[in-house]
Amino acid sequence: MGRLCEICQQSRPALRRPKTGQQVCRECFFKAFEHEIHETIVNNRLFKKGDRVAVAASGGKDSTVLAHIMTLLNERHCYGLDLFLLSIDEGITGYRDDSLETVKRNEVQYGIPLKVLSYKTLYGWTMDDIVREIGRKNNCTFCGVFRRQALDRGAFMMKADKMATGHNADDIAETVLLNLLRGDIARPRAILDIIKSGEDFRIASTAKMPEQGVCKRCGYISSQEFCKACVLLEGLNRGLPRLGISRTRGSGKKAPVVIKEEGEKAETDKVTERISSISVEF
Ligand SMILES: Nc1ncnc2c1ncn2[C@@H]1O[C@H](COP(=O)(O)OP(=O)(O)OP(=O)(O)O)[C@@H](O)[C@H]1O
Repeated sequence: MGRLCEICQQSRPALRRPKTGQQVCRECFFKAFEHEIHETIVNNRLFKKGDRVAVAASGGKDSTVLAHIMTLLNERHCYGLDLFLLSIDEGITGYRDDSLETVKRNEVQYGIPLKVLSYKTLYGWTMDDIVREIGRKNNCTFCGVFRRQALDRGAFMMKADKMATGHNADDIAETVLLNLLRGDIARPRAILDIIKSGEDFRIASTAKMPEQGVCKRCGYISSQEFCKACVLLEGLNRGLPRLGISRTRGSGKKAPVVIKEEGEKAETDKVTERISSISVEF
């Protein structure tokens, strides 16, 4: 007789959980996973009854699991959440168009409405257009910055109170390591804490947090006068796509960007109060 699941002691283990090191069977893994997420939601009071929650759905594995678990727990524990799927179409031929098909299937499978918002509609550029303009090297900066803001915008348009994303511990570690490699070593203690455990993430009371305000141009969340998305867009529209990403040689600092305040501010001044983002840990 081989090894048995360390929880039920009956079935054969199907996996070793990285989080606990336990070898567990499929059924016990599902139970533990669902239970832990429910506990996290309840103990941290992540939602209130009646909250409208945007489930950020890329069509990838993490957000598909997220859509599944949110609908399952909402029904099972009567959270009373008004869930919908929010998907951003970056306009990447052969990639996002395929995954959008998955999201459309999720809409039917989980019975919650889907809102798709494209970069083309929001910014006038698809990622394919941007790559043609800037090449392959720095296009991830545009994609990441625009996506983050597009999710905020979509959630606001759909009157969401909260947003759930499928970021996992690997994503957090990746962000931290990339920041380290880029020379952001100002917060080594906080970084070690995050790597040690995404779940125990705390911000030291002595840490100076950036002040959150709104972009003078588009009115969306920004800790700077103009948000990164507006700076990047300004560069694209002026035919200077490296504007927001170029660095002053040797200093490690971004080159200063001059951007004029113009146009109407979106009716989104309150967006910072309305939208808070949560991520569910797998
Ligand atoms: N185009 C998108 N539309 C909506 N939400 C997105 C989109 N891209 C990313 N997200 C959200 O951000 C999370 C993290 O995205 P990331 O690109 O790191 O992918 P990932 O970790 O591989 O997740 P997934 O497997 O869900 O794609 C996703 O789980 C999803 O909730």
